[in-house]
Amino acid sequence: MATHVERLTRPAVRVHELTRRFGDTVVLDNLDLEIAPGEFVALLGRSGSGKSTLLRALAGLDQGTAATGEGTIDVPEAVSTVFQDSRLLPWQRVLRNVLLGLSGSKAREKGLEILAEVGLPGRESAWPAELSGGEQQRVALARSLVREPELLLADEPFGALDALTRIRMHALLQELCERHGPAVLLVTHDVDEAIVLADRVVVLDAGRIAVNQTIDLPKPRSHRDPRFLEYRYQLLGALGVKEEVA
Ligand SMILES: Nc1ncnc2c1ncn2[C@@H]1O[C@H](COP(=O)(O)OP(=O)(O)OP(=O)(O)O)[C@@H](O)[C@H]1O
Repeated sequence: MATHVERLTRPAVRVHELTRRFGDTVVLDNLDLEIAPGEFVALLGRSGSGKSTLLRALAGLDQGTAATGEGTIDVPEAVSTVFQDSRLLPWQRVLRNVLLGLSGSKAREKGLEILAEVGLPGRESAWPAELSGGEQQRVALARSLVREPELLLADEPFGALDALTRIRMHALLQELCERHGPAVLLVTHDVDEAIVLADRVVVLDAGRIAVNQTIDLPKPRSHRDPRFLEYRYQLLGALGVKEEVA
């Protein structure tokens, strides 16, 4: 049992020498990664670099898949996940989806509170099909946060949204994270999203950490800040897309 001081000072995530293979293909190669309590880390990498495999390993979702490997993973007990599709149950109303597995009047109160926080006050009785894609992702965020996670694992949660909705969701996620304080690991293909949101950006390349970059800019962040552009240039370069930043 961890003491109070240990809980305050130990990392929220500690991955040590993690290797994952699918057959002969090494997808995560002896990976070490720590995330501090409350820290927001964005995970970038080319397609197939192992981002989702890492996230699934942290979520404990790789048991029963074809993945094999070694290494240790320490994560808190309270872990929530958000994916690209909201994964709402279509036959349950919004509040039921948020509470999923929680019951009682306290939980209901908290669910309503979080729905208001994500910008959906009064929508608790709606069906998922009555909501837009962005609204469904707001419900998915509410469902994650109502459990007060110490770690939020997000796999391209805004990947299917239009550009404008995505920008609104960035502001919302930042606000929610500041209020609720979980450590976050966000898998994204969007370099700007990573720089807008993250305290630190990690770039995976062939299952190894190629870049581990603290983003030293005050929040909220402006795309027009010259230092924002420097980070973008550096990260796009690490992803092998230099021609796009001429
Ligand atoms: N269940 C599986 N069986 C076999 N190979 C797999 C499986 N899951 C992933 N892989 C392989 O592992 C590698 C890494 O996949 P992963 O999904 O982690 O990459 P990613 O960086 O998240 O990619 P993307 O950005 O395209 O989502 C890929 O080559 C993929 O084909």
